[in-house]
Amino acid sequence: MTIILYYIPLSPPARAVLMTAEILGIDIEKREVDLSSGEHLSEEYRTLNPQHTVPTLVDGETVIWDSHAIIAYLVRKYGKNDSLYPKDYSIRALVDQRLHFEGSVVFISVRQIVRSMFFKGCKSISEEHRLNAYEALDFLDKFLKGKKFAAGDNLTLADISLVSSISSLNVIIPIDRQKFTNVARWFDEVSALPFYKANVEGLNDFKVFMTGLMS
Ligand SMILES: N[C@@H](CCC(=O)N[C@@H](CS)C(=O)NCC(=O)O)C(=O)O
Repeated sequence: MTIILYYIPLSPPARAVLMTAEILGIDIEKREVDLSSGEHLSEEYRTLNPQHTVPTLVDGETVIWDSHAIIAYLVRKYGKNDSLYPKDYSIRALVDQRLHFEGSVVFISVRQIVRSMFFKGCKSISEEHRLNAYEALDFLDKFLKGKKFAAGDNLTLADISLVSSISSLNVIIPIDRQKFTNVARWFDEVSALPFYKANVEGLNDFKVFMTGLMS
């Protein structure tokens, strides 16, 4: 059965799903949603996902949105083992914490900057938004202290989710490598892994998009 992903390449959460599919070796049919014309607000799309967000995954009768729910589902259903989302209660709790942190802190810090530029026409980052981004980076730097990856010694979904938004934030506010040494080391490590190639095309589109908004 074909797995369908409604997405846009620019979207960090959509790119987290593409990277997860890449690492799991799953074939996904990608269907781009035209947010600029409001396709995501159409009745058809809102019947699928009343929250009208991308990414949304359709796997037969199963319809899931929110990247964190999607990537956990993909590993549970299609992973050859549980390494990306370990069943061990304590490790999974840590992965879950990082996933919630990505969704509620890091991604939001990127989104508020993008929205201020796209909807309000701001050409620069407000002090408040800059401080929010720095706070997110500071938290992550502390989480990564003494750890190779976001939830320990092994790569998990936490890294895949976080690298989608951190790589995007890095486009807008380049990571201060002196200040956030753990984030810089982790970002170099994760972005050198083969699955990261699934992030690159959309990230390049995001760069072009942000350059247009900032100039
Ligand atoms: N927490 C959600 C965030 C999804 C989200 O906000 N996606 C944006 C694009 S990056 C979107 O669909 N915006 C259109 C809308 O909210 O109507 C996830 O991880 O999937």
